[in-house]
Amino acid sequence: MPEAPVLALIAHDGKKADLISFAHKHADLLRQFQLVATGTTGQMLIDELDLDVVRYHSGPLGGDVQIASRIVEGNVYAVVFFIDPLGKHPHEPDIQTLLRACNVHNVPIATNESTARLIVERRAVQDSLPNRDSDDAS
Ligand SMILES: O=C(CO)COP(=O)(O)O
Repeated sequence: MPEAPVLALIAHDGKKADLISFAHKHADLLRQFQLVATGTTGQMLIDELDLDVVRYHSGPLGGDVQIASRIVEGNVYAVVFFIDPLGKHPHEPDIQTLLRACNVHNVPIATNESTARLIVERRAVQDSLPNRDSDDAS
């Protein structure tokens, strides 16, 4: 069986409640991914939803850069990053690094709930489609 795709989940403090609410709504879909997250976000997803999450450092301590590095390595399916547009962030350069890594490597990044929903639902649709390889072989 192929490995589940990697989905990164990140939220600033002012948006964590929104991310947890999103995760509650789509928990079954999220369980179909290998989830990675920045430290505090990941801990909340574990505590509140019992999701299996690989946690990196907290954002201000380099977690965004660690996830950017995974993107550069080429094994991230998509990123859900609920950015707080009203907050000031001491690690703004790290945030820009993560956004830039997604844009350089053409990795989907959702910064709001509507787009995040499209990303996780698209994966479910893909999974329900017939396998094209096996069609070709018949
Ligand atoms: O700061 C963040 C993203 O820039 C998120 O980090 P935490 O999940 O550790 O709060």
